[in-house]
Amino acid sequence: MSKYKQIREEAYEANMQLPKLGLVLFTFGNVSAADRELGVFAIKPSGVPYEELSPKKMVIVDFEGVTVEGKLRPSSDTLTHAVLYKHWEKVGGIVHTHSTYATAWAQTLRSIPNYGTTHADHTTVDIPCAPPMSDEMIQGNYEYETGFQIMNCLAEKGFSYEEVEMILVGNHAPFTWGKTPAKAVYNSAVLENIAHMAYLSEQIRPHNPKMKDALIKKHFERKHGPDSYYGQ
Ligand SMILES: O=C(CO)[C@@H](O)[C@H](O)COP(=O)(O)O
Repeated sequence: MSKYKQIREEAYEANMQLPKLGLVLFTFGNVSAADRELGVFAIKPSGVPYEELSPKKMVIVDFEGVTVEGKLRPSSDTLTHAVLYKHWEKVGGIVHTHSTYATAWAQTLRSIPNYGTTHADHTTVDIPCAPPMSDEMIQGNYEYETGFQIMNCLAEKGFSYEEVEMILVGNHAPFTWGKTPAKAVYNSAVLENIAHMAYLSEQIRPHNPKMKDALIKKHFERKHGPDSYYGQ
């Protein structure tokens, strides 16, 4: 039995959740599943429609972004996944989608304000938007890869990747992560729902006030336990 069988199956099952949850169209987006002991992850092959995927079509890649096993070309976002796995040791799954509302927010370069308890249930901060691709990144300088855009944005805001498991990438789309691929997929669905609600709130009431921090703190600690609040 291939030593990669488990992560191939995990990655396949998680990828198939994206169209089921309405988070992707056609070949957009991708999910990966990591095996920390082997130092590799399985990721969706590039440009393959979800209905044609199978566990054996998942591509095995190391944390430098080098293909270890697989005939198909790995996702065009493979390097982003590799950078995050290499630097964030507790992440076991990463998801990238082009879900409509989260992507619309990413295209405006705005963070998603915390307007209510639905948002506060999952994260107490405004969901950050990493700056768009820099000139250096467009020229292909590794250290400016999207994964570093994401890491640097969280670090600048003082957010831990274990507490904030979702981000928008400016002029691009959302990325989410978690200890497992299933948690990363859950975070992508939550992010899309929060983005949709925030958009509607701003349509109903332009310049809508954010939820008071004291209320966010009270709500979050009631749900997640005392001293769990990590607001901005
Ligand atoms: O962000 C993009 C394109 O803008 C990619 O994530 C595509 O949405 C999926 O590409 P592959 O994973 O099929 O290479």
